[in-house]
Amino acid sequence: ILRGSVAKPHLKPYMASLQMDGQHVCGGFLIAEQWVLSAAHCTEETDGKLFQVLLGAHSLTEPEPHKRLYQVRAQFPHPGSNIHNNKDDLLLLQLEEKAELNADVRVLPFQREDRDVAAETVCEVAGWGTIDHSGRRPDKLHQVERPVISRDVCNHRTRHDGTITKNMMCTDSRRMDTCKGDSGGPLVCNGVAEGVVTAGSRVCGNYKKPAIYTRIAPYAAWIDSVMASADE
Ligand SMILES: NCc1cccc(Nc2n[nH]c3ncnc(Nc4cccc(O)c4)c23)c1
Repeated sequence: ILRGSVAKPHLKPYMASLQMDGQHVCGGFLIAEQWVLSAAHCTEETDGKLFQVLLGAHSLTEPEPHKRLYQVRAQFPHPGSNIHNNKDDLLLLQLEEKAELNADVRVLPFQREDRDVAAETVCEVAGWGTIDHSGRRPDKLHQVERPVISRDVCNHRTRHDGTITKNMMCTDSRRMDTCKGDSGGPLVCNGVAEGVVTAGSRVCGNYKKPAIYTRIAPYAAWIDSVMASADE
């Protein structure tokens, strides 16, 4: 998160850190006791290995009362996701066991009504992604509030030039923005997860390249079907 602030510890108890060999790779969030939602692009460069999921954390390194690293039983990238574009950039992770819910580990509801969030709505996004242009990575969770911008503005030829589909949404990226390592985290508007951070053009903090999110509502049926069909 560029030019945000350190989150208040454990006030975003749905936040997950997707880790590989002890390193934070991407964000994610708890959508059910045994399920985390993130971004399919996060599996690039992991050559088929499974993530580990850190829940209940504020600091990535310090011991905290309810911090716990969960093994992942299976990962389900959306079948439409691919490395060439941002389409269907969602990843479901089934934890090896149900997460122990407590004050620091909570499920976040996601939007099921397929209707655009109004432009100018101020939403918040959090992550352990880079906090400056030299790629410095934080130990503690950062957050930032950003206004939603309309799809028409986001699709302007000087912005994302028509690549933003009805399954995506954008927030203003002037100075404060998401960045490397924030992918997979939730865009939370009025207490509900409306979108999942996708890297898009990978640019951070440039107002010409608004931040892009995969809208969750259009995928509610896919999410429900994967959770229902995955084996115990
Ligand atoms: N703001 C959109 C957004 C959301 C999520 C991730 C991203 N960026 C990135 N995702 N993956 C990346 N691999 C390498 N570099 C990257 N961006 C980068 C890194 C340092 C300085 C800078 O100006 C930009 C990214 C960008």
